[in-house]
Order: sequence, then structure tokens, then C-alpha cells
Amino acid sequence: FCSTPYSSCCLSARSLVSGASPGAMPKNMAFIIGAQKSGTTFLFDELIRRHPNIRAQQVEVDGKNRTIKEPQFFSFPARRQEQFDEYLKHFSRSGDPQDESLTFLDASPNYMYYPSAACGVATVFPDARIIAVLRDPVQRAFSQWNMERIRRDDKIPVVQTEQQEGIVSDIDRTSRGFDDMVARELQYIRSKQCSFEASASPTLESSRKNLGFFSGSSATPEAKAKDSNQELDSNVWPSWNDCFPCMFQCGIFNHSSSNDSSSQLQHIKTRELCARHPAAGLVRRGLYVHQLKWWLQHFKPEQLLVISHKEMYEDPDIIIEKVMDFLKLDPQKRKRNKKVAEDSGWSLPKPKNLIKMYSRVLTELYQYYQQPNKELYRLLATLPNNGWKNTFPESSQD
Ligand SMILES: Nc1ncnc2c1ncn2[C@@H]1O[C@H](COP(=O)(O)OS(=O)(=O)O)[C@@H](OP(=O)(O)O)[C@H]1O
Repeated sequence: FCSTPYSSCCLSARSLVSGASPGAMPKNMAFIIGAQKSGTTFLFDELIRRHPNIRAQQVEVDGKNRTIKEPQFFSFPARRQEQFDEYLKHFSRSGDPQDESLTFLDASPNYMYYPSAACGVATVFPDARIIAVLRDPVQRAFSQWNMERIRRDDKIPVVQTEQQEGIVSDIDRTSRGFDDMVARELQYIRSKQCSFEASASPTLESSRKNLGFFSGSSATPEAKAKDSNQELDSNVWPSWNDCFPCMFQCGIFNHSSSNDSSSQLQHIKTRELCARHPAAGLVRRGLYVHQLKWWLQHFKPEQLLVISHKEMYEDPDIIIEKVMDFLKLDPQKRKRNKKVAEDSGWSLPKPKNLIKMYSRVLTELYQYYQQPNKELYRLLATLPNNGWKNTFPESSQD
């Protein structure tokens, strides 16, 4: 897997496993990989609260133990051994990693979006169970933008690590309008033939050439024939990793101790890419089908559970039970009929006039996502653990 020029990046996790002390590697790992702003905090909180065998990282802050939802270790492939040892150590503070009855949970919603995370997790924890919560991508984008707007308005600094890693570009920090950010991002991904739109109708070959990262790859004759028939088969699209390797390239070579000139060259190329890269990904984070296909290149379908944000919102008990079944958590120990904790999850206020103000771009986004959503439903229908039969709304009125 990971047969791209960036495979060294994907596989950089391999040595971590041999470097780690065998007793420190958890027997059971589970990941909530996203999507960001889809209720991942709520799901994490409830799982921890409702089952004693779900364990998360614990760190000591001011003499008190704090549970960490988002370790983010696999968000960046600058994976040095001491960082990995620390990642494991924080899990072992909550339980014996060798205890087979325990499942250790990392709920970092960026993972679904960053191609390198799939590679890293698969390399280090090939038997992991993966959970994705999916929300109407338009509402998701708006929620993300709203969060970033409030952070800026409140002058809450952008998460420090993101700044250090160069993930947050100047564009993100200076541009405040939802419409402006969406327009910039659409322009960027269209210029890369990575908007995954029918109108772009790329052949795999032309997409890859356009991306500028590849040599020698070409579409199969079958794929080309399909493409010329305008048939929307996602085989003609580049993979998520082909399109957005920059997502995990930004900043990583800053940590590299390597002196070899090829990695320094890559570093320079990467920095150029990142400078032009509107990184918040309001639009891209909603292209779930392409992200999940990438994850499914690394994990067997039975290792993935996809759940609906809407169903989780409407009937949390059923969904949490479904997740606990998937994680094979002892039914005897489940705390059933427990009321959802009032402080579970979190929400930020969205003034109504903003939704009205951005109604045009919201409509545009609903149209934009129609095709990828259809592809998503087709993909979900093939999954053994598709916990979900709904469809997303197709307009703000739905
Ligand atoms: N029970 C339940 N079910 C479904 N959704 C819920 C639930 N509780 C909270 N929320 C909504 O989830 C949004 C925050 O998502 P995340 O926790 O994934 O955010 S984050 O990625 O960790 O920042 C956030 O969405 P917005 O309010 O639109 O911003 C929360 O309202």
C-alpha cells in the first residue's frame, strides 16, 4: 500500500513498532477518525462514561489527571520514537496495555482528513477498529467555520501545534467570510483537478500529471473508456492521498534529522505547496467518500464502522450501543439506561443571520456535495458495518 512518492512518509511508522517496548503496545486500539465537527466529542465522552473497559490517554496537568480525547499523534508523520513512546505511555496511565479486555481509544477527528494518518495507524495498529461519524457536509463546514470565527473573534490563539506545523495558512487567519473561504478552496481544488466533480471529468492520468507529483502512472484502458462515457466511477479519480499529500507534508521535514539532499528538496517543495494551500479544508473535509476509500486501502471493511451524526443526535442510546457492539465491549459491564450527560459534546452559538447571509454559498455547497454523497451511499452499502441508512439533506430547507 501507499505506492506513491510519499510512501516513505506513510511507512515512517514502521520502525516505531520495533522500537517500542512490547509490553507497551495496546492489545486493542480503536480510533474515532472524524469527521471534524460531527459529534466526535460526544461519542468519545459517552463511550468513556458508559463502559469501564474503554480507556483513553491520561496526562497530568497541574497535579491532576486529565483525559485526552485527541492525541493527534498520527496527524503528522514526524513520528520520532520518543514521541511514540510518550503516546503509548499516556495510554498506559489508564490501564495495562496487555489487558485484552481493555480497548484504548484515540479520537482525533483530523485523522480522516489527513492521508498520512491512515497509513500510520495501519502500520502501527493493523488490527485497530476504526469509527467514522459523518454529518451533512454543509452543516459540518459551517460548524467548522463558525468555530474558527469564534476563536478569532475571541482572540483565542489558533492551536499552537497547528501554527508550529504550518498547517494554518495566512489565508485561513485573515479571511473571515464563509463564502470567501469556500470560494478560495473551490478554486484551489479545481485547479488541482481534485474537486472530484463530474464537470472536471479527469482521466487519472491527466489528474496525476496536473498534480505534478507523479511519473509513469496512467489510467487503465477500462477506466479511460468509462471516463470518456462520462460515467461517474470513482476509479477515475485520483486517490485522496494523490490529491492532498500536502495535508501531511506541511512542516514535517522541520523535524527531520535527515541530511540527505532529496529530503531537503522535498522539504522545499512542501513548503511551497503549503504556502499556497488553504488548509482549513472546509470543503474538502466533507468529501467523505474519497477519504473513506483511502482508509479502506489500509483496513479491511469489517474494521470500519460508519455512523450517522443525525442518528446519533436523535437516538444516542442506539448508536452508542452499536459502537459498543462493534468494539466487542462486554455487554454485562455496559451502563444502560443512563441519561446522556448534559455536558457531553460541545456546541457553539451560530447567529441566525449568518445562515441567511450565507444562503447562496450554502446552496452552492449542497449542489457541490450531491455527487460525492451519492458515491458515499454506494460505498456504505458495501460495508458490513454500515450502521446507517439515511441520506444527507440536499438543500438548507431539508
Ligand atoms: N449528541 C450529539 N449528537 C450529535 N452531534 C452533537 C451531539 N452533541 C454535540 N454535537 C455537535 O457536534 C458538533 C461538535 O462536533 P465535534 O465534537 O466532533 O467537534 S470537534 O471536531 O471535536 O471540534 C457541534 O456542532 P455545532 O453545534 O453545529 O457546532 C455539536 O453541537
